[in-house]
Amino acid sequence: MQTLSEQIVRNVVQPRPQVAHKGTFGRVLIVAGSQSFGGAAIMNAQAAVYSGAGLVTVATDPSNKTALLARLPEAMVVDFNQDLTPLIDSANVILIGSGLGDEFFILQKVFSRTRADQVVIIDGSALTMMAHKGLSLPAGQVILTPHQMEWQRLSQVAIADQGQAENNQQALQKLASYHDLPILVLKSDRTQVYLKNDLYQLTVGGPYQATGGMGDTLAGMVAGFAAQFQPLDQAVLAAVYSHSAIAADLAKTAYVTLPTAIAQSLPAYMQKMAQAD
Ligand SMILES: NC(=O)C1=CN([C@@H]2O[C@H](COP(=O)(O)OP(=O)(O)OC[C@H]3O[C@@H](n4cnc5c(N)ncnc54)[C@H](O)[C@@H]3O)[C@@H](O)[C@H]2O)[C@@H](O)CC1
Ligand SMILES: Nc1ncnc2c1ncn2[C@@H]1O[C@H](COP(=O)(O)OP(=O)(O)O)[C@@H](O)[C@H]1O
Ligand SMILES: [Mg+2]
Repeated sequence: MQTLSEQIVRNVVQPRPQVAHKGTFGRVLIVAGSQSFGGAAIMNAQAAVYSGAGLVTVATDPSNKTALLARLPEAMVVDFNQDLTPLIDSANVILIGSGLGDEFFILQKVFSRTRADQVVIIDGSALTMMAHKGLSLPAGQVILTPHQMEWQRLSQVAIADQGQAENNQQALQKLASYHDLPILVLKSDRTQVYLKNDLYQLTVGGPYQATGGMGDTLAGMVAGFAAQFQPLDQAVLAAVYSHSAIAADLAKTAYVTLPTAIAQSLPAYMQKMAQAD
């Protein structure tokens, strides 16, 4: 097992090329936010936009539209009940599930349309619905971002047994069956990232992060990093490290680190990392 350090972010986040436009930095489609969980969609989208994704579209419950646009005019917003096919087809990265509640029909529709060349990040309610309904993984380069309870539901590895990496690796292989092995970001007070041949441990971060929306923000960051940086596994590691490193920095003067404050710190943090050797 390897420990994540700042070096991963310095390697991944580079100064932007002069010859670039918004299309250079990826199209992200976020499918999130039922009527009760509009904040999850907002936090996903803010983190994706503030980490530099070129174009971000949010498909959400229509009741969330005004709030989302008031907070984040950079994002485009559509009703998640409409036909999402054209948006799915043109996206490089699809993030689905944060605060999606029990919108199983929408989850199924999106899963049936994704392609092998797209990055598909699956978070929150999507993981819980997959577990409850026995829905298998979609096509794509899949990234799962469960917390321990979501992983227990999906993998049937009890939280008490998740400390043994082999248990999680075996469950991941079983889930993948005919698909490529997904990347697993198993979130806890000591988050681990499972890659095909490597296992990384996060040792920054702390209980100041234990607040609703913290994972929604991480999922948005993973989407933003995946849209811009390659290879994908390095981009995911850099997003996971940055999320908790920013929180640790804010926690020097804050008892609790708000997810939206982490997102707000992203542009300055990424600039610092891009300028570092
Ligand atoms: N403002 C919003 O709109 C928010 C929306 N949220 C969404 O609400 C949906 C439900 O998610 P929840 O995670 O709240 O509910 P879940 O029922 O999926 O999981 C929470 C339960 O898991 C337990 N648990 C055990 N180990 C844990 C760990 N390491 N980390 C977190 N929980 C652990 C908790 O104690 C709690 O009982 C998700 O789709 C999520 O994205 C949440 O992010 C909260 C904020
Ligand atoms: N005690 C802690 N120490 C370090 N990180 C924590 C701690 N508690 C929560 N976190 C981090 O906060 C995030 C919580 O994610 P999640 O439970 O999905 O939040 P939500 O769904 O409310 O947005 C994860 O990245 C997790 O690692
Ligand atoms: Mg969550």
